[in-house]
Amino acid sequence: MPDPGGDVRVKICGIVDPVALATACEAGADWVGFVFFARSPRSVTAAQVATLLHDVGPRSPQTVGLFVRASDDEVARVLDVTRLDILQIYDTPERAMAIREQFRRPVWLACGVATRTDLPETCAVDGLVIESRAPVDADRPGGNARSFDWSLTARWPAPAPWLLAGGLTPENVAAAIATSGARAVDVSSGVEDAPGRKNPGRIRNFIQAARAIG
Ligand SMILES: O=C(O)c1ccccc1N[C@@H]1O[C@H](COP(=O)(O)O)[C@@H](O)[C@H]1O
Repeated sequence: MPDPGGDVRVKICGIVDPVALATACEAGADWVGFVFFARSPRSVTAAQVATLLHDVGPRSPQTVGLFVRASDDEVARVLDVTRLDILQIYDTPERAMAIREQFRRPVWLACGVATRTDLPETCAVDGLVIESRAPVDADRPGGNARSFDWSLTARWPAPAPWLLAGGLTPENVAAAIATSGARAVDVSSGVEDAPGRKNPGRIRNFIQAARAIG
């Protein structure tokens, strides 16, 4: 996933409209993410994503589907309708491994972090999304515009390629990369005007700021 010697890689997540998708593609995002979770303000259906991706060119970013405690049937229904390159899973490590086995796709496991002990020592899937742990009463386990102490990952011997997520913005992403040592970053709220409403200028600024640090 991340290229240790190359540019920082960027995922723009929670895409719901064609302008945001085109902007992310043109600005050089490495991944675009779609949220298949009804309680999210960025929730999309498989049919909507298929329509969005219809006109995207061959040099498009890889597509990531987010699933929260989803059954095999739910994942299968999405994959029947639309192309997804990677599955980002909010569930137990065992469930993430089972989904990887069942659907033969790369799987990233989302890990909510508040303290150093939350950082995983092992990983049996293809990547980790390291983000701030959501409050217990939150509607959703991610996409809450919350950051955590980025210095926690600085000396972490990561067991797999990983992305830094949670509360990143065009304004703080360079500091987040420098402090955390991340080589891949993931944003949703920080490039929006309101939950679910992406701002094309902020998408461009985020990608530029992440790449500027090199
Ligand atoms: O974006 C959502 O609504 C969402 C819902 C359920 C699980 C994850 C979700 N978002 C992901 O959370 C991280 C951090 O997002 P943010 O930048 O703090 O808004 C990222 O991977 C989002 O795609």
